[in-house]
Amino acid sequence: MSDFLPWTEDDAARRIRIPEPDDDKYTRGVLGIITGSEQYPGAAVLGVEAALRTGVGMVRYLGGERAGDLVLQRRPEAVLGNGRVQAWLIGSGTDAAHPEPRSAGWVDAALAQNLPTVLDGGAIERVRDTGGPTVITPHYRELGRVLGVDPAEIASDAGGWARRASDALGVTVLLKGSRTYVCGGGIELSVTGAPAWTATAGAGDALGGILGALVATHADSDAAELARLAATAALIHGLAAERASGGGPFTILDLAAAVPATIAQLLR
Ligand SMILES: NC(=O)C1=CN([C@@H]2O[C@H](COP(=O)(O)OP(=O)(O)OC[C@H]3O[C@@H](n4cnc5c(N)ncnc54)[C@H](O)[C@@H]3O)[C@@H](O)[C@H]2O)[C@@H](O)CC1
Ligand SMILES: Nc1ncnc2c1ncn2[C@@H]1O[C@H](COP(=O)(O)OP(=O)(O)O)[C@@H](O)[C@H]1O
Repeated sequence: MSDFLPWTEDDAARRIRIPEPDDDKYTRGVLGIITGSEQYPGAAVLGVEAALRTGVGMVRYLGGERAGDLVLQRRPEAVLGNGRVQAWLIGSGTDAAHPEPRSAGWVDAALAQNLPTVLDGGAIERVRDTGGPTVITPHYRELGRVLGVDPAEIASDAGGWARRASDALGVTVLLKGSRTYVCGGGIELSVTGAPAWTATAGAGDALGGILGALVATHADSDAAELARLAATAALIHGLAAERASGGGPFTILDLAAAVPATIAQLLR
């Protein structure tokens, strides 16, 4: 897939919104997060952690009681409950086959707002219900499920399937893997370089948080800009993974902890 342009650190640095002296938490952007479930509460913690460490005015978290408690225990900066937001991150740590009733209601209400939205995990299957600028962040099996295509076929031509998915679904697609492909609004980008140690549970949940924060701080984005932000998120994620790794294994909280210094380095 030679058409996919490699996204560079300079490209990514231009997509970081640097706070200005007259900013406050609301003008910087508020990210609404509806993630986690009884089965996967940790995904909520990882997404919130990564979003806050990427830089955003505020995170409003909506989810089950247990996930909410864990989120607050880890990150008291998060605000629990509904309110005005500039963008949504929905679905990491949820299972489309077993939606939790309370969260499902919030997801319906969020999608009806037509705000810029990141759909991950179980919410990727809601892609046909979105009206606002949307980016989905599937891995091969998730994209296979939403398109009705064998994941092995997706793996054999990941760039081609990212393009087909974006055309067919009318959204920006970030297709995860050791090479990540991003397609949307006529933009086609690829990101590589993350260590293979990144292939560990929760890595995608952190990517969702990073991307959610970037989208909330660029809330007027169209499909093409969402593609640039998605590639920026993948690049920051990979660089933070490398920093956390130092050549060896790492945990996803280590990756999240490395995000601020990664962004500072990009801005230098
Ligand atoms: N700490 C957490 O809370 C985590 C939550 N996660 C969430 O988990 C949900 C499912 O994500 P997946 O990426 O697993 O979905 P997949 O679509 O990859 O997997 C679906 C099912 O396939 C089975 N499976 C696939 N390969 C397997 C193997 N080698 N051995 C055993 N079973 C295998 C698993 O039982 C899994 O339930 C998502 O909502 C995701 O966000 C994951 O991100 C992992 C971490
Ligand atoms: N072999 C690999 N090398 C580099 N990065 C990888 C590799 N495998 C997966 N990744 C990255 O790790 C993350 C995995 O996300 P995902 O599959 O959603 O995992 P999870 O659902 O467990 O969080 C993605 O950002 C993906 O690009």
